[in-house]
Amino acid sequence: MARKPLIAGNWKMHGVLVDACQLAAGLKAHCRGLDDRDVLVAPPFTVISEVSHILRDTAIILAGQNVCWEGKGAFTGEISPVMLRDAGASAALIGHSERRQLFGESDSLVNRRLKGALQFGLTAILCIGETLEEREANRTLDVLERQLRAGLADVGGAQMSSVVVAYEPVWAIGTGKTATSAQAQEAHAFIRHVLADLFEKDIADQVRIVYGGSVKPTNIDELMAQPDIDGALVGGAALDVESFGRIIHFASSR
Ligand SMILES: O=C(CO)COP(=O)(O)O
Repeated sequence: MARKPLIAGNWKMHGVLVDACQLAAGLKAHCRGLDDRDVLVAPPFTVISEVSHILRDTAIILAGQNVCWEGKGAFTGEISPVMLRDAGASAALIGHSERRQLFGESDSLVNRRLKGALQFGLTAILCIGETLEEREANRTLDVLERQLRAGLADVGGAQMSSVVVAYEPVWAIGTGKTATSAQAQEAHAFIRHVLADLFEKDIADQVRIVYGGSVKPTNIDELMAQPDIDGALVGGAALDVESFGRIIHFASSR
């Protein structure tokens, strides 16, 4: 079965209510009638509920930018999977490099969050990626394998239909430097190879692996033409409705 492309926008810490509503309304117009691909947005927690009202009659998927592993409790500053669902989200980003680098989130914390998300019925988008230093030291594949194995520890094959992997090389995030489509394809093929080792080949072949890091209207077509690139996780360009709209409408030659 062919994997359905997924174009996701991570709004990061951008947008108060009025901006978010404007962006969501604009997006709605761009997504009408698109059923051969999934579109997802991850707004800041504070606006998810309002955005979900605006998008209620669309197929656009809503995600949190992070999620706790418990349904409720004494976890000051965290948002639970139950709360995300209550606000209208059905997915969560987990292990984004900004969480790992700026907030010290470890592989084991990422794994805990991922298992919690799955347990409460969310789709988990597991983000992995190497730093520039790691790439220059030829450690890219080792880092990806470690992050994948640790992030997916104790996850069963049957749960993988609710997991998306996002490959985001840290050096390409917000820098304007995109990995070449060949570099991205190499990483994605390797990720699929590790998934086949962790689970079964059939399962690995079903998992969507999306690329993130300076995705723009000008490079989306080439990225999407690669056999193991199943979509994009877009930061900066997802904040502009025209550019995200053009990315969503990538011309698929796969
Ligand atoms: O981190 C990203 C998406 O999660 C990528 O961000 P940019 O598209 O701004 O490089």
